[in-house]
Amino acid sequence: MLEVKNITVAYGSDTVVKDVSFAVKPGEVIGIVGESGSGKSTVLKSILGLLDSRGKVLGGEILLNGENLLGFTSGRMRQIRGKEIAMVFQHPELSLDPVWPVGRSFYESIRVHREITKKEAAVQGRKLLEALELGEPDKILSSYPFELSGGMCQRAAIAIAMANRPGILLADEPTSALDVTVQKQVIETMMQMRKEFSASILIVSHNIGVIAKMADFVGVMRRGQMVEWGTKEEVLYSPEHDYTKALIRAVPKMGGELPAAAEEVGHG
Ligand SMILES: Nc1ncnc2c1ncn2[C@@H]1O[C@H](COP(=O)(O)OP(=O)(O)OP(=O)(O)O)[C@@H](O)[C@H]1O
Repeated sequence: MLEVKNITVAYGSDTVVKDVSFAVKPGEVIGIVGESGSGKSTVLKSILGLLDSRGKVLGGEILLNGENLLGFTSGRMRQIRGKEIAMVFQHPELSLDPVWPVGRSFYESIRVHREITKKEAAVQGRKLLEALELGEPDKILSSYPFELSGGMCQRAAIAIAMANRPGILLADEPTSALDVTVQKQVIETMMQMRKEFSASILIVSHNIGVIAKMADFVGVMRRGQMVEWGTKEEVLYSPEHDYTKALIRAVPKMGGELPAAAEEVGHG
């Protein structure tokens, strides 16, 4: 279980995350929604210990199964990343090395954490891609990222993120660079991974449609603060905060009519 407790984060003298708390329990999908600049990515980077040199967590705790990650050395955090907590980004290029075939990325991401032969990694990669029904696993494993569509790259990146069976997958705008039909497939891939490995997912997005489709619990961030938190039904169908109401109204495809529209993946 991951517990973010009262974290405050600043870049230099600019405090961009203020006293934010939430928990990601086993198997749950948590969605954090909020406009650009509200601090969502900063929360994810704080969890992974990936803030740049200007960024600093000024207060609070980030507990992974009761241990405070903020006290971990960078070496220990490297062991956590990918193994206990994996991450997918908006652009799959950040997870897939452009000069390697997908299968090599798969092998390298496992090899960081345990000994494995290329052959074994290929067998595991094939199994994972088969489970995801991505079609022609061997072809995907032998392809370079530039030979695959953006959606296929992102789905392969999600499979690679899950290669070490992490308990938690963090996803930062994983569908935002993709068109709507492909967004749906990427969401399905994440949900399949969750089922296959009983993983928890923490997804941040400005796209409320994506959050509506995936999350069990939803947090709404505005200017560094978590202004609303509750079950998906509570937050999206009967929002209390004016900012949440405005966010929902701003989704063109939903037209403010969430109950039917939550089935759709809208443009954020
Ligand atoms: N490396 C950085 N150095 C200085 N300020 C930063 C840095 N990264 C983010 N910020 C600032 O911190 C605030 C929160 O940014 P953050 O990226 O966490 O928001 P976000 O909600 O994820 O938005 P987006 O989806 O646009 O990334 C913004 O005001 C942003 O300008």
